[in-house]
This record gives sequence, C-alpha cells and structure tokens, in this order.
Amino acid sequence: MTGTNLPATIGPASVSEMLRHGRNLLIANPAFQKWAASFPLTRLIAERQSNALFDICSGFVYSQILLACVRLDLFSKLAGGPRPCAAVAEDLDLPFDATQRLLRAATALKLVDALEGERYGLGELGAALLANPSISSFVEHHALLYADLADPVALLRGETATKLSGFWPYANRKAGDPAPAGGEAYETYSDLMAQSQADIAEDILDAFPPTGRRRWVDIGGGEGVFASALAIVAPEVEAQLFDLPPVAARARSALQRRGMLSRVTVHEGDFVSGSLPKGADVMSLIRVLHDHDDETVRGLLARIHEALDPGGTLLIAEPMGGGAGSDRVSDAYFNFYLLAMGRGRTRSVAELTALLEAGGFSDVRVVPSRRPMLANVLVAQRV
Ligand SMILES: C[S@@+](CC[C@H](N)C(=O)[O-])C[C@H]1O[C@@H](n2cnc3c(N)ncnc32)[C@H](O)[C@@H]1O
Repeated sequence: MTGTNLPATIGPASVSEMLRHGRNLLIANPAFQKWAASFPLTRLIAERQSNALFDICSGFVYSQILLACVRLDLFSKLAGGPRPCAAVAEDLDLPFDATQRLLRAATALKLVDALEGERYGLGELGAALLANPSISSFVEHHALLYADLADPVALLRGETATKLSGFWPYANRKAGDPAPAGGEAYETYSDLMAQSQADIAEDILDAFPPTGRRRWVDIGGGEGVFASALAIVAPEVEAQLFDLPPVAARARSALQRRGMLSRVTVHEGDFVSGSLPKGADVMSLIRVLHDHDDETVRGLLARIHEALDPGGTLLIAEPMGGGAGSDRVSDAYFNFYLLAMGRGRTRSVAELTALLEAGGFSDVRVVPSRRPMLANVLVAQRV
C-alpha cells in the first residue's frame, strides 16, 4: 500500500496489458494447468513453460558443473582427442563414478561429446572455451558472485558484505573520496577486463570506424587494450586513455610489453573529482557508466562535455537493458552482478539518452554492432 492508502498496483493500463494479465491469471490456475496438459496444442505450451522454469531453477547447477570442468582443467585433458572415462578419471584424480557423472553432465551441456565405449571428447562448447582462455578466468571469477548471491533477498536488502565489492576497489567510493591506493587491488580486475576487451574493441571499431578522427580518448580505458586496437586500426588517430593512477601505471607496463607505449598516450586521474584531457574529437566510455550511480554519471558527462571539442563525439559501449523487451543479460545477469559489486546498474538506451541530453549532448543514436548483449554502442554529439 502507498502512503495515500491506495493499492500499490492499480491494474492493467492498456488492452495488451489486460490481455497479458488475463493470460497470466489463467496460467497460474492449477485447474487450467491440468486441463491444458491434456490437449496437444496447450500441452506443448505447458511443456515449454515448465522447461523454461526448470532451466531457470537449474542454471546454478549448470554453472557449477562448468566450474568443476574448468577447475579440473578437463577441456585441456580432452584436447588431444577422445579418451576412455577410466583414463580421464586417473588424470583428474577422481573416482571413476564421479568422473562418469561429471562427463555425462558436461555432455548434456554440450561441453563434452560422449562416444561409443564410454569414451569422451571435446564438445562444441568445451572446444570454444579452450579457444578463449578468458572465459575460464570469467568462470572462476563467478565463484565470488555466486557466494554473494547465496541469499539474494539479503543482497537486495543491502545486508550482505559482498566479496565482489572487494574485487572492484573503486566500487564503494563516495564522491570526493580519494581513489584507493595499492596496485594489487587493481591487478585482478584490470587483468580480467583486459582479457575480455579484445573482442569488444574489435566489435566497437567495426561498428564505429575511427577513420577521419583526430584524437580519441578512452575514459576508464583500463590496461589499454581498446586504445591499442584503435592505434593499430587507425594509426593516423592519436590514441589516448585515461584511468585511475594505479591502473594507468598498469596500462603503461602493459603497453610497453605489447610494444605500443609510443603509440598510446596514457593520462592518469580521477573522473569523479578531477578534470579530463582536453582537445579530443572522440571520447569513449567502454563498460564504465554501468559501474556508477546516476550522480556520478551526471558529473562524468559534465566533465566530458567540458573536455570534448564542440561537435565532438561521445561513444558509450556497455550492456543496456530496461526497455520494453527486458533483456536477460543486462537486466537479469549484469544488474545482479552490479548489485553484488555494490554500485551501479544497467541502463536502457532511453535512460542513457535522457542523461546525455540533460548533459548537453544531442543526436543520440544506437550504432548497430556485432554483440550488443555484451556492449551495445551508443553515440552522441557534444553541442
Ligand atoms: C569495468 S572497467 C572497464 C575497463 C575497460 N574500459 C574495459 O572495457 O575493459 C572500468 C574502468 O573504469 C576505471 N575507473 C573507475 N573509476 C574511475 C575513476 N573515478 N576515474 C578514472 N577511471 C575510473 C576503472 O579503473 C576501470 O579501468
């Protein structure tokens, strides 16, 4: 109930909402479920619903099976070709029965292929995982998230001291707090981000070709994977990045290792309290805004507006959700990830557009990209 004693829900607001509401009431009725299960057409629908619900229930189990495969390095052990279960058991140092259970579970998830004579080889997804080692780091990283999600209601109520907030040292800062010192705190997250950035960088540069640009500053640019890709794709563009001092130091070492230090300028600073490098005609925020609350985002957009050349472009790339067709990856997965991290949320294109327009940007548009579920690309012009 609200403060005025009105019920919090006042019923469907449109014909389509009314129809949806009616359909859901029917589905929730056990007598209807029983009836529906006895007719071929409705039986198919009922089956689809129970399968979908079962999939939601079992999602955690599936991910723990994957974690067991990763921790036991199962996919490398099958990389040389199919092997009998007994040989895999010996290699994994697991009892035969447990190995068989794991291999059969992994087969059901397409991670492994079961072959004649209780032999097992790499499955389609196991092979893909082997080709992308960053996925294994991601899977391992999820152990922290799942521990934080053990009591999701306590997490929603803000009663959980989460492990993920320790992983992201900037997540619990309030405006004006100094950036936490100590290089180690930044190491694990910077590594994880750098590993997953290469594909995203390629997607963004294909969606928004940098040709004809003069100077591009990647804000929150981490270890410079994106800035390096930019410098390679468009050597005529001055590639720059900006990040917190400990991360900028890591970026310099990483760029040096990649032989790119002379081609990327690294700026250090704090976009919550300091100013940004001036004179760019493009600035980007890749997987940055969703880590922050609206107040910080407004402040950052104001700083970008001040630093960017008039007519310059701001590019935002991150998972975006919240629209009418709510999205599993951004609205379910990333939103709960960010909740455990302790700060930020995914925003819809409409919400980002409103923040951008209020910050003095115009012509906001989505640029079609290869994997919008990981990073939808939005560009806006500085007025
Ligand atoms: C989720 S990571 C994304 C890194 C990179 N853009 C990518 O996509 O891999 C967010 C980045 O924003 C940086 N960051 C967070 N708070 C910052 C601040 N106040 N000033 C400057 N950089 C900040 C972090 O250090 C980190 O590198």
